Amino acid sequence: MNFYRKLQDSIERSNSLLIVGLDPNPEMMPAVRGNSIEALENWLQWIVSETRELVCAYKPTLGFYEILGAAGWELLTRTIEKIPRDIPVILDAKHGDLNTSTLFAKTIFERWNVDAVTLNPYPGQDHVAPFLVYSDRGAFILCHTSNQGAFNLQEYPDPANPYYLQVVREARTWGTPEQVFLEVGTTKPEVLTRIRDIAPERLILLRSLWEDRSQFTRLIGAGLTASGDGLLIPLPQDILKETDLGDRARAIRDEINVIRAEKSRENTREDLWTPNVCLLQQHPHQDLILELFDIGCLMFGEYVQASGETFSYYIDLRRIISNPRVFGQVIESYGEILKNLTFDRIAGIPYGSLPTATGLSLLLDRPMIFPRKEVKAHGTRRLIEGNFQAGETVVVVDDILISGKSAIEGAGKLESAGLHVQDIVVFIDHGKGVKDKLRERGYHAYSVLTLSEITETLYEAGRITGEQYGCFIERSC
Ligand SMILES: O=c1ccn([C@@H]2O[C@H](COP(=O)(O)O)[C@@H](O)[C@H]2O)c(=O)[nH]1
Repeated sequence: MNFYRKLQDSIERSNSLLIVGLDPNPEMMPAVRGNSIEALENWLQWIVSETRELVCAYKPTLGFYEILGAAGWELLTRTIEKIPRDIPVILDAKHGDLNTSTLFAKTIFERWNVDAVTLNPYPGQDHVAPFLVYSDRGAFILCHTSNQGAFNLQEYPDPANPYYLQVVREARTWGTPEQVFLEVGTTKPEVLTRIRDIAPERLILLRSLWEDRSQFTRLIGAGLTASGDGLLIPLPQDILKETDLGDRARAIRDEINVIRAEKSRENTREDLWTPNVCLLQQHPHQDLILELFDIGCLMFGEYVQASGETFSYYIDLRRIISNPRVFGQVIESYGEILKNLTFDRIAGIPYGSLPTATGLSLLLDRPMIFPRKEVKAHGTRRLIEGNFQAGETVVVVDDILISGKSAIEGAGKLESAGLHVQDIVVFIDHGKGVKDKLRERGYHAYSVLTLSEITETLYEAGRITGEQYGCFIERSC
């Protein structure tokens, strides 16, 4: 079972989003226990026995064990061994570096068998990748800290467009929502709101929240997903030395659960008035839609289109070529449509659809051509690249139909060379009657997906908020 599933099961069993730091930090331990390694170990085991029914994960911080030397490493092994196997362990280890990350991943995942790790984003995806090779484990990427000293870096170049949000955007492209998560230290609900807006699907490990107790309810509310999940919340450090730790943990868990219930009630109310959403049906291409979103092909926000119009989304299917698995699925989905059409050649519209047409040509074993975007003033000066005979039928392949202009122009070039175009196949149809417009010009248009199918699926899966979904419906009607 992978980390994410194990964590979900643990959350369900304990009805809790709480996690506990298991750190042999003598400063946090009750003075009466002394400060020997043995005392620290007994204390950590006592914490586990007091909280095992009330928390969904444990989080030892590697640094606290390292500073104890060899005895600390042994203590870490024994502490992890004492944690019930069905409760995931997240190792807080944000001090890795690029040249050691492969061996470090091997040590923590194979030797200590922890379920997830926290990582610094600065060395980039190369540093994170060796951890993601372990597909059943998870990685939390540090995006924001509450540290005053980090302000100048995190808010760079200006608070309206801070660097920490770029870290969130970047981290979302490193792995799926079941493997790459975010770590956010803050007492400010507005910071968490901005992160949640960009990453509605990601699990967030919240830190530093206890530094300002007055913001607790707003902070948790800002970090939870629409369904009242998606957050891991540490128990405050100072209660770990209290003799009534279990009772205090239970009270905090219950307080959080009240906020969760309210959040999911709000969301249910939202569902009632949201048009066109049927939560009972799963789209046949659901997984593909979610993967495309996760690799950054489907973006929501204000985007100016080639026509000068501003849309609430932008679709960049050019990114799929960098992900062979998703690219293969996209080609297959076009292939299902092309299989039923009659044509002699496949023509891709440059540049975005040239890789797709190439993939289809290889998949279906049919010849490919393409109309040039611009005709060269030297060499062959061809308008159409590839071999063909006038009179042949060509199926046009494009990525997305917005106004239909690109597809019509491409088809026109092919026709000017004596070819026949009957069918145009795209991956996404924006809607708004563009297929009818093409029909009036004598073309039959097919699409793998419509934009409304995409937005409905993303909304149902919690990838976009009700607000983003509503905004799309408003603009597209
Ligand atoms: O979100 C978008 C919007 C447009 N494109 C590119 O534009 C054409 C489709 O627009 P038409 O108005 O139908 O010509 C398409 O070929 C894309 O390359 C896009 O990529 N993403």
